[in-house]
Amino acid sequence: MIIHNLSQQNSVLNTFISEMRHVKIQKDSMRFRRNIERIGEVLGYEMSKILTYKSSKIDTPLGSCQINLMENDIVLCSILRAGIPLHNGLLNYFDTAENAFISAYRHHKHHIETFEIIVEYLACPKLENKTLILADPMLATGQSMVATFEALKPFGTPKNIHLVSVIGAEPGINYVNEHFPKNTHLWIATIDKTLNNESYIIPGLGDAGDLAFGKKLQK
Ligand SMILES: O=P(O)(O)OC[C@H]1O[C@H](OP(=O)(O)OP(=O)(O)O)[C@H](O)[C@@H]1O
Ligand SMILES: O=c1cc[nH]c(=O)[nH]1
Ligand SMILES: [Mg+2]
Repeated sequence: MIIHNLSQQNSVLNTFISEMRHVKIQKDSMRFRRNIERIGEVLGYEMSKILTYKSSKIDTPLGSCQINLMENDIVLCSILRAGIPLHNGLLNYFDTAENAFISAYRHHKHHIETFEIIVEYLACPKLENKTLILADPMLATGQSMVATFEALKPFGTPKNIHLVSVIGAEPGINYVNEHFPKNTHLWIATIDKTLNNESYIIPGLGDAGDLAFGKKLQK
């Protein structure tokens, strides 16, 4: 896996991430969602630099010119719920992308330390030979990303895969690395070292889905 960790360079992303992490500022859910969306825009822009382009002729009112335009083969897939604002940010830049949505949540059977990932809802176009962008702001154990990848397999084999995330934990990134093809790219705003015993990223930011959309009752 090729990891693009944007925190290795100072940029405006630091401001967006610091607001998402900040115990008081993060309580403003509109700002929290908008920061995820803004990070989606920045990561999308960075990713766009390595996508495939072809030359097109554009006619202006006064003449014509050649310009390289992105190939129109992107499927943007996001993991509900917290993926929604990241999806919006990416879609702001990839105007003509096809879209897929999948639900994945942690189901705790007996105690808080153990869970399985439940995938229930999936809407997806054909993926064969396309560029798949898989978006989820939190990459903790990596199990949601891997369960999603498994669920998408019947829709075809993408020619390229780009994972997009805001905060990842090292153990989860290693897990994803073991389960996705070698040429997969990971575009990530920042990476934290570890997880706690409930598999939350430390220091992380808490529960991204709850911060964006409100607390949910555990099933
Ligand atoms: O890497 P993992 O250990 O799988 O954890 C990451 C998952 O946890 C969060 O979703 P959550 O299950 O909280 O659902 P939500 O978006 O509905 O809050 C997040 O958006 C990821 O999907
Ligand atoms: O730290 C974490 C881990 C999983 N999901 C979250 O929202 N936060
Ligand atoms: Mg959540």
